[in-house]
Amino acid sequence: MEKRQTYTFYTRSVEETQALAEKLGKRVEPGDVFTLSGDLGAGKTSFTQGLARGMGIEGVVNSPTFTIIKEYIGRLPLYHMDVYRIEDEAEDLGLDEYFYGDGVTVIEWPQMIAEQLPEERCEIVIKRGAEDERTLIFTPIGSRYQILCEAIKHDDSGD
Ligand SMILES: Nc1ncnc2c1ncn2[C@@H]1O[C@H](COP(=O)(O)OP(=O)(O)OP(=O)(O)O)[C@@H](O)[C@H]1O
Repeated sequence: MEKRQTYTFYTRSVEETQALAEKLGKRVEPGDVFTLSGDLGAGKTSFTQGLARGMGIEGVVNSPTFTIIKEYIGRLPLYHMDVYRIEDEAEDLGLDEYFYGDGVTVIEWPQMIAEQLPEERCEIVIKRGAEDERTLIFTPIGSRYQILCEAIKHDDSGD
């Protein structure tokens, strides 16, 4: 199998992680789908908060663990999903309506719905380093996400 290209970013604080995510949030388009993986405390919620800020969403974005899907409205709708406890309900939730709709979807625990994920998406993995260091690895699947990753890589604003 062809090896996928990845984009790696390093951050040294929660603010840097949020600033990176904010750059992404400024560029997202309807139907964009991101998977977000990382251990407890890696920074998945913090990343999503930055993304939301970039989309012009005001107010608190917190973990959707007990609700499965939380919706926010900014420049576009943001659907923040934590599908860890989804089990048999996946079909009832009509996930495709989110994935192929007018909003942007962020999915935590994507491996729980591996079969239902859209073929084209951007996978993001956050790894913890020493103290506040984090490594964020983006894997774009599809040309749309490749362009997006390139744009973020070359965006020096706010650095
Ligand atoms: N570089 C960094 N990027 C992101 N968070 C960082 C960084 N350095 C330290 N932190 C801290 O790590 C914690 C990340 O918490 P957050 O809730 O975002 O993680 P999470 O992956 O959503 O965890 P959980 O799975 O428990 O919900 C926060 O307390 C944040 O301040």
